[in-house]
Amino acid sequence: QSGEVAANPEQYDESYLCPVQVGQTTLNLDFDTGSADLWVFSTLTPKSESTGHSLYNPSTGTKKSGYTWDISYGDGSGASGTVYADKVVVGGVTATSQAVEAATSVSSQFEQDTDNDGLLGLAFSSINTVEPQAQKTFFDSVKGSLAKPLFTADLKKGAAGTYDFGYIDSSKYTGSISYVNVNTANGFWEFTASGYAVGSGSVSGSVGDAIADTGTTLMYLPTTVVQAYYNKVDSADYDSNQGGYTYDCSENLPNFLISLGGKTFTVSGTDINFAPVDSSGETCFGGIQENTGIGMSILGDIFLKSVFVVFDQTQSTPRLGFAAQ
Ligand SMILES: O=C(Nc1ccc(Cl)cn1)C(=O)N1CCCC1
Repeated sequence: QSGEVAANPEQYDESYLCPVQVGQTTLNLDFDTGSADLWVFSTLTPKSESTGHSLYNPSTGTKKSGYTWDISYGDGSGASGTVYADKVVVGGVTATSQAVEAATSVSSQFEQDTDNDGLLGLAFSSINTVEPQAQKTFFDSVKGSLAKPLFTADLKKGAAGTYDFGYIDSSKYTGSISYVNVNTANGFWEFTASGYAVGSGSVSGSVGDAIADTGTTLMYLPTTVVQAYYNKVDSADYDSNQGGYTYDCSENLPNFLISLGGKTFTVSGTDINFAPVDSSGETCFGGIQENTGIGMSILGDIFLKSVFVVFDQTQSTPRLGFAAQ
């Protein structure tokens, strides 16, 4: 089988939500290549936390007795609950008995984002949080039945993009796809990014160890790289109150160039201009921030909306393919 599903942006492209049939209900889920749990708001979620969300009703599923899950994300958000087996359909691709993690508790960030009805993890199943036994991701559940064991992400700035499962649609990119091998030891789509440049010109230095993470909004890079970037933005400053680099919204940001698999990709300055820090619209928060304390760089949506990405398990070593959109 193969299929395509829309990835609809929230305000400021904070995250992208995709319609997924879970049991007999369609929910809008955040596809996250940085985690491996498929969890949903449910009729088991306290009403005080689930108002405004679409809810999965576990009555259509088979309860996995004694199984629980509990996940925390890099931004401090999280959720926990119990586990069911049920039908999940993404763009026509069907997992007949997918582990569906029903939330019995969610953090305030999820409670408040009423567009988001849960997450569909697309990292490696080794980091699934279900106890006493880790469960398969949706991709792992259907991988063997896909025309090709791969999926692609084509996210866009302020417009609906797509995730495709089982095939590469050559109309969605230009030029050739350049591939890098993935190290799955940490359960992420993790690879080594090469040189970079600010504005234009030839790349140099090394961004280093990085993950491709559709669930993270921004780009988190080494301090040296981030300082080199904002040195080119006159009004930029590290604002500890905001927790990152801010600048005058009126300023034009430079492009950021990064070399992956021998090919240089350009993230336009307009894409790096993330969002105003408040309603006055005077000061803006940058889409490139420091990876301090994370242990690796994260190429999140700010980067991913500039490229077409293949998450490829056609070979013994998984690989990532990047092409210009
Ligand atoms: O929080 C996340 N990533 C993240 C955020 C900040 C930093 Cl420093 C690092 N990573 C993330 O992947 N999600 C998924 C769903 C809600 C949030």
